[in-house]
Amino acid sequence: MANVKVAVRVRPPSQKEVRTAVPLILDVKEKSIAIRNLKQQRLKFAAPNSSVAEFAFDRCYSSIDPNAPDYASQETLFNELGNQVLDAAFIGFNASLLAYGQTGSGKTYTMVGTPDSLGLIPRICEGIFSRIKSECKSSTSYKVEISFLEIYNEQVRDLLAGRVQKRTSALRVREHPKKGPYVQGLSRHVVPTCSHIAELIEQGIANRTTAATYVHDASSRSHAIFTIHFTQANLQENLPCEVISKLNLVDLAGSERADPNFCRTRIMEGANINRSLVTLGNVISALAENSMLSTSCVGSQHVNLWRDNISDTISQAPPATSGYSLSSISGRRSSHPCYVPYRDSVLTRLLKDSLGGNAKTIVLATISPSSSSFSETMSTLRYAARAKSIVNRPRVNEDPNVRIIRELRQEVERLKDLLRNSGPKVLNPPPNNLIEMLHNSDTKDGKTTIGCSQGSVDLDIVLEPPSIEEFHCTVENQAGVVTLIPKPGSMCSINGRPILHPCQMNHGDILVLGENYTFHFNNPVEAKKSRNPPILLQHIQKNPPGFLELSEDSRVIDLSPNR
Ligand SMILES: Nc1ncnc2c1ncn2[C@@H]1O[C@H](COP(=O)(O)OP(=O)(O)OP(=O)(O)O)[C@@H](O)[C@H]1O
Repeated sequence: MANVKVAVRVRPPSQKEVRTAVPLILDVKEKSIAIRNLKQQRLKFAAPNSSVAEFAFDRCYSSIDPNAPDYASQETLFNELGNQVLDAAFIGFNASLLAYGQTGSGKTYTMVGTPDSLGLIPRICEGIFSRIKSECKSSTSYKVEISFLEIYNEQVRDLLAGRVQKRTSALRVREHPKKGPYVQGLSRHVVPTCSHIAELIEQGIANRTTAATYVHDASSRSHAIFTIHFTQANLQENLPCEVISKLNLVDLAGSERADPNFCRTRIMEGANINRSLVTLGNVISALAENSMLSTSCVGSQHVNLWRDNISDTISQAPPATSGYSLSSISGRRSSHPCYVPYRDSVLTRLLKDSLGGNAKTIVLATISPSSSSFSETMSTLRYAARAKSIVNRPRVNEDPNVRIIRELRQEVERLKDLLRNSGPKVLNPPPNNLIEMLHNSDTKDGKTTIGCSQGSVDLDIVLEPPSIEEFHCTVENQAGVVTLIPKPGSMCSINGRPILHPCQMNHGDILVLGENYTFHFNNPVEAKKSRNPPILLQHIQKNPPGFLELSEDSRVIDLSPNR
């Protein structure tokens, strides 16, 4: 189990923000961000610090001022976050990195970058190939395949579809019981070198839907998912073994308020973007609530506060398609785990494994440093803070048959070791039921010989010395009548009574041989005849060693060997 990691990146002020001298309101530390509410600060009777909210994260990056000592460059982000994705891939985990934030906050810059300043996607691709080169084991072969899609107006489009397949045709999302969600008919491209990937990334970005909005003149109007399928194949104990990791690198569309001056297409796009982001919020919320339930700390009040804020920020979103609306979820205060509405949007269906499933996931929230984006930044920070409590269940994606064969082989080796150490013919541990013992052994002429392993006598059942004689006793079975014949001088007792001469054994008897072997005698023939329930023994103790004493109400169900 692994918690979703959450990082935040603050972009530099835009030219417009610099021009209009918008105040900066963030104080960024390595693992926390404080945000000032200037309106609150101006209030006459505001309590000190009531205008500052602080959020803790796994890592915070300030890219506000390139000359500042703590400036986080594209390289810094790759070295920390990109390398975590690569580490997971080479171990065999699925991994996801999701960039979330307001329009124009730097998601595409961080994920894709510019030709002069490459972002995480091209750097991770480069990183895979350079690691293959440096870590390359001669016995392992590697395969890298990529696919690139966008979700535009709730429809999936292949950004790398060739001329034959029309790029505009919508594809269906399906779910494989073991491999998880996938897009039917999405093209996959085998890439032998890093330069091949660069061409495909360029092609995909060129095909992505962008448009001017009031905040950002090249705004991404779709969610883009770039997937790397990374296969490592080798031989493990002479068995072919494939470990396949799926890396989802996601550049989400930004949320923004609808501007009535925009054309119908822009408004509809915005509504669809917001709908899928609301669903994403609901999914994150349900998962966070479930993980809090499992740690017995339900913070419903906190959850509801957070939800109210999400719904404030993206209030133009149409109601969710299924029965799960914000209010219906936020109203519940049950102690049962809540339903996670993955199916309410294409985005959340596709990200099912990244959120609460089989993947190591990083959520990267991007924000603006300026006071003009205060409410959107607060909303993003709350969103991100919530995602921190999501618990995923990543596992190494190896072929299950290979794993079973490996485990069985290990088990065989363990049992072989056990046999080697326990010596020849010694029953270890001995059975605790004599009839079972007789049945398991080779009962020649109805006789079973019992003794210790040191002697040369041919025995049917071999027990360990010291208190077992070389030839200890015989158990004779004639038509269901079983008699114990002790060798003179050997330690045998039935129900605590020393046996010196041949003695018939009855169903339920406790037989002790030497000091260490105790058996519960179960004779199925007699058991059938008897209408009485089996004798039960609750307490047994050795007194003196080698003999049994039964307590007054002694009744036995089963008796394990007392060694
Ligand atoms: N860390 C950064 N350093 C320098 N410039 C940045 C940084 N982050 C963002 N920018 C610039 O800010 C502008 C908006 O960034 P970007 O296009 O990445 O936003 P976005 O969040 O993807 O927006 P949308 O959701 O509308 O697509 C771009 O011109 C980009 O170059």
